[in-house]
Amino acid sequence: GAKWTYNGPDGEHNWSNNYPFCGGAFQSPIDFQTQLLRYDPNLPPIQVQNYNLSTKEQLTLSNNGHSVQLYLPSHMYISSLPHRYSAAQLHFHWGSSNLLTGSEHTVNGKRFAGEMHVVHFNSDKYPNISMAVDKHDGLAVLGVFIEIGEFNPAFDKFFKYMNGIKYRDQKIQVPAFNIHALLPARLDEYYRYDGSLTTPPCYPSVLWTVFRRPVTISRKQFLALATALYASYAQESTTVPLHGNYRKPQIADNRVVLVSFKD
Ligand SMILES: NS(=O)(=O)c1c(F)c(F)c(S(=O)(=O)CCO)c(N[C@H]2CCc3ccccc32)c1F
Ligand SMILES: [Zn+2]
Repeated sequence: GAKWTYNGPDGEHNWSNNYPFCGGAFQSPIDFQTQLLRYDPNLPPIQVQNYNLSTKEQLTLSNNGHSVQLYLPSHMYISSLPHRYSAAQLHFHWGSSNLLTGSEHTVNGKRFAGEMHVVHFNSDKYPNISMAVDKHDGLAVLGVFIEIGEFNPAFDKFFKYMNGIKYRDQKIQVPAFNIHALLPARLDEYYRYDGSLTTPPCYPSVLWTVFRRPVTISRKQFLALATALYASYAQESTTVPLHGNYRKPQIADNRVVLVSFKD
């Protein structure tokens, strides 16, 4: 599809020129404002299966020019939703080395240092993510806020390989590890709403689950993420740093955001 960026002439305000859904309804991310929230006692804790991958497995880590993404095996899935949602990939959104705020969702205007998304597709109804990505019940994404704090050994399982994917379209194989260790401590407290992909083509196909509790990584780990990658190809003479890859909050309209916690 047409190229898009987070800044400049191909930035988010012009995405809808080539990707009409980006100017449509049910767009993500949104700001979780207290007055939008409605407590729903029927929201069950998120349960995932087969996230503890064996180190014998290898995963493909890639720089797709928009984010760093880790492809995930489809035997990993979410079991607590009405359909089985099988894992496809995880990726990140972050700020820059001097702007330590790059999450996509915000809470009462507070932006976190970064945000991880674990993208799943409805494998009860669709054979793969490409068939699911534009269907209203196609995707379920788990969102995890990232804060700067304690060193996080789980993230280092692949942060240490980032120098192998500095440039766009570079891929490397990394040993698999326990993906569950990337999730926050409490999977029972989360925001839930119907939204969209936060990148073109912006299909309104995502059931969003954003956990209330952030995970922490150290400042050094954050800087590795925020400064290691380029959006440009290796052979290009001008390098374009890959940072600030977060879409601004969209109009929530009168969308209700359900929360699984009372406070
Ligand atoms: N924030 S988000 O969760 O909405 C989201 C992204 F932010 C993002 F960057 C990507 S991407 O594939 O890395 C690049 C553009 O699709 C995807 N990729 C998804 C969407 C389309 C697709 C098709 C195959 C595999 C993954 C994806 C995504 F779902
Ligand atoms: Zn994302």
